Amino acid sequence: MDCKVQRARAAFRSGRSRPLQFRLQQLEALRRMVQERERDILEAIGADLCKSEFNAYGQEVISILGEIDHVLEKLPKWVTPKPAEKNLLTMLDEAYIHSEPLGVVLIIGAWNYPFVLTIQPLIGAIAAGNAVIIKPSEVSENTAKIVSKLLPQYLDQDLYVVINGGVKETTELLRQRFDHILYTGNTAVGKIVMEAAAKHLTPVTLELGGKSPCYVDKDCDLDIACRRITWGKYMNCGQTCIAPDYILCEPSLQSQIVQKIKETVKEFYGENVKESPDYERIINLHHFKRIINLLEGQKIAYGGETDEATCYIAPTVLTDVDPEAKVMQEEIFGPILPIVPVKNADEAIKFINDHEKPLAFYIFSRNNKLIKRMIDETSSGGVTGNDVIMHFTLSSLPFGGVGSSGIGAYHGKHSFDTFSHQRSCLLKSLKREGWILLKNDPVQPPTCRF
Ligand SMILES: NC(=O)C1=CN([C@@H]2O[C@H](COP(=O)(O)OP(=O)(O)OC[C@H]3O[C@@H](n4cnc5c(N)ncnc54)[C@H](O)[C@@H]3O)[C@@H](O)[C@H]2O)C=CC1
Ligand SMILES: CCCCCC(=O)O
Repeated sequence: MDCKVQRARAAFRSGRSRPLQFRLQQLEALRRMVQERERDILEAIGADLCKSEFNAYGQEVISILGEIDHVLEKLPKWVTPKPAEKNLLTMLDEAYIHSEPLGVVLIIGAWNYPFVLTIQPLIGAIAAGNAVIIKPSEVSENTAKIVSKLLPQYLDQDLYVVINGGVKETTELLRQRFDHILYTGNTAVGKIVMEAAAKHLTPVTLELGGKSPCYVDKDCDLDIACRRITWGKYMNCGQTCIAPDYILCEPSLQSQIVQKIKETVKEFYGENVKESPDYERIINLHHFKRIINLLEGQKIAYGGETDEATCYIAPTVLTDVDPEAKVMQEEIFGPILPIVPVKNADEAIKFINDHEKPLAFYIFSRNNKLIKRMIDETSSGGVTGNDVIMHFTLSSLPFGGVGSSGIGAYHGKHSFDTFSHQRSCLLKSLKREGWILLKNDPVQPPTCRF
């Protein structure tokens, strides 16, 4: 492991990852890999998450191709030094900000969207001119294997290195010195990563989790709200870090929400959800048991069917959930949707602010002023109004958490900035030296040069 990291560092020191043309060529090679080996990639994702090729393509591959195209188009502009504003003393000088690569960066991926959560950070790290060590999640073992097999066939083998392994290998890897670490996973491990990084003063981007609230206002289009909530909640069997974790709404709305979600589930997945090729499964028995344990003592208004043999949990809605219930104490990361009744938006705001800052926050309302007020009076990594998840898809929006849901952000130019050092450069003119000397006349006390 150590030699792989050292080899990447030597390759970085050679300087070959820095030229713009090299970065573009590597990104084009990555695009070619995704296109030429699409079937292998879709099969691997499908095997890990019982996911149809259609869903694997729509949820992961298309994001990667879009991100690569965006970066290929914008990178020449991003790498161009940015002239900086000057003052009287530097009017004759050249002042600019130069985005330079950090060095050798580490990307640790998660299992729920195993391809996009590993490759999207890699795109940014390559674009910024770094060498990259990639550590996919061992939980999504098929995707880890295919990434490990394909990357060296298309990309520079010394600069971009896949190291597979679980907790032991990742712990060993974290003893190495990196110039930046981007970790995607749970908050508890995020703290482990940050502690290890601190030993080398390595900056981190932590893409963590949390309980993302979804406020459904009494003045909203309830059909649209329930349709979109159903899509975002039960996609990937609820294993989405920015899925709406729970609903806050007035008590009188609960039964309508349950009914409309029930109807939408049937529309999306058919009468027998378990037979639907579009409905995934829980990643493994550990998470399956963890999630069904959250059902204990709950009022199941819809769903609740499970099958341990296939790690199947039906789309489920709970009503009149007590904020102190177990299901409200941890990120669900599964297809269970608790509804916690609140009197109004103010009580919802208080509830949200009494808890850890979430990764995402959703508000459904026809009243845009209310939406903006709820945004102003709360905090979260990101927000989508009158939909869920969609802020993830816009490269111009930095994607990340705040507080216990994460540190830093990436996507698009935000990835390039995350993996770059913004270097201040001032090139002094050799003209008008006399004037400067006058400024430093020994008779006169030196004046401040700022
Ligand atoms: N903010 C974001 O973009 C995303 C956040 N997540 C969050 O990730 C969580 C689910 O992922 P996990 O189950 O954590 O994924 P996981 O179990 O795959 O762990 C993530 C990575 O951390 C490594 N790891 C696990 N335990 C470790 C330890 N003790 N020491 C060092 N490395 C360790 C694993 O090898 C893996 O590469 C949820 O909380 C979810 O919200 C998931 C996807 C995206
Ligand atoms: C739709 C793709 C979302 C990926 C990040 C997450 O797990 O929320």
